[in-house]
Amino acid sequence: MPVSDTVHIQLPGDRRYEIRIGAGLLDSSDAWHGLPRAAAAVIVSNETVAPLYAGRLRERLQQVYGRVDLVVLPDGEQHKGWESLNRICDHLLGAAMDRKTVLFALGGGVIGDMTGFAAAIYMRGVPFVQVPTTLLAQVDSSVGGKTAINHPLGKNMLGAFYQPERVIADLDTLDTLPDRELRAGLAEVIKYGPIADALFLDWIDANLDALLARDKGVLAHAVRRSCEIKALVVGQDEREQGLRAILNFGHTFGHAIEAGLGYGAWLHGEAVACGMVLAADLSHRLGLVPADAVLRLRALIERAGLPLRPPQLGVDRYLQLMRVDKKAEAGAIRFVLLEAVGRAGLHAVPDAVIAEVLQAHGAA
Ligand SMILES: NC(=O)c1ccc[n+]([C@@H]2O[C@H](COP(=O)([O-])OP(=O)(O)OC[C@H]3O[C@@H](n4cnc5c(N)ncnc54)[C@H](O)[C@@H]3O)[C@@H](O)[C@H]2O)c1
Ligand SMILES: O=C(O)C(=O)C[C@@H](O)[C@H](O)[C@H](O)COP(=O)(O)O
Ligand SMILES: [Zn+2]
Repeated sequence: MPVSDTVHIQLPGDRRYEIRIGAGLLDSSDAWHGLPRAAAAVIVSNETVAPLYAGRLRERLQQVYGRVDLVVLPDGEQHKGWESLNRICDHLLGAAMDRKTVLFALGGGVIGDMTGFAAAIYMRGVPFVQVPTTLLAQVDSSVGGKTAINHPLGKNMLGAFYQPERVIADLDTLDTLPDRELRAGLAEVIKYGPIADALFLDWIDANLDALLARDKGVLAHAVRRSCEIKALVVGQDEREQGLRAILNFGHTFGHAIEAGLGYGAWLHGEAVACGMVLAADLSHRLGLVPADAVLRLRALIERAGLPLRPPQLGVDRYLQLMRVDKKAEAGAIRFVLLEAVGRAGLHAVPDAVIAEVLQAHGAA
């Protein structure tokens, strides 16, 4: 019997769902009990993940649903757009799926975000379940209900807040994850330390080698603690009216890097890692944290094998890209900055200071 942990996320209006975390969950009937009843389920996955895991998921779902379809999308951040979203909707309509049909997102954050968005808009909303198979998706994207596709002018610009029925994170799926993707997932794990939990940052520091070596017990703790922090934040501010923005630490620069280079050139986690170094430095330059807080974060990100040096897009291009960030207000770019190790907040930053940081890090 696989061992599993459950993190609960509690939302306004007495809405709640479970995040099940454990090794072997794809083969455990327990994790799949009590899902919404329907005539049909549709698994949405991609050409890399489907051959690895869709067969087992389909077998499991066939015990519950009379019909289980599979939609296989092309792999990659560059496919997180209208075309893939249409492919999902075309399948649902072509197969005359009714409004009780349950969608299952089997894959990383790209599949999760697009499947969630399709679930939000198909017949004005059908239930969906997140089955995250990357570290990044298990610690972050499968939880909290941000769903979206990209636009060439900006990351995740078209989407909806729409919560899943459940998250089922089978740690065994991480066995097949390429090292580069594991490291990218670690970026979002590291993020939770500086923004919300200094002790977790110490723990990550102490356990980084074990995380990189894929020690299952250590990975299980990283996923559980990350989900606990995210669930606490989202539970207090589901639609990012305030507090939730802290989860965007490193993302203002990060999203500019992703869009500026063309989606897929850098992985999301890589861009966020580099963005966190820049945002930490901004925090220091504005007098919010001492220099050693920046150096410590930088050293951890370097040890995790993540990039420190931003691409040379030039200051003007960075500013242009960041002005469409969802946190910007009345043309002012706002950053999540560290206020202490373990605490963050939103701050408007003058263009001149942003330019200074970009220049100092070789991005100009
Ligand atoms: N909604 C949110 O709150 C949220 C949070 C963080 C990130 N995101 C989004 O998530 C996306 C990044 O997610 P990601 O890092 O998971 O990238 P991804 O979905 O592109 O997956 C990374 C790669 O790993 C492959 N893969 C997935 N599972 C695998 C497995 N078990 N074995 C082998 N290969 C596997 C995928 O096919 C892909 O090539 C970005 O689009 C980002 O914007 C969303
Ligand atoms: O859940 C959130 O809130 C986050 O900000 C988590 C981020 O890691 C994630 O990349 C998210 O998709 C970014 O949101 P966006 O609103 O900036 O597109
Ligand atoms: Zn992110």
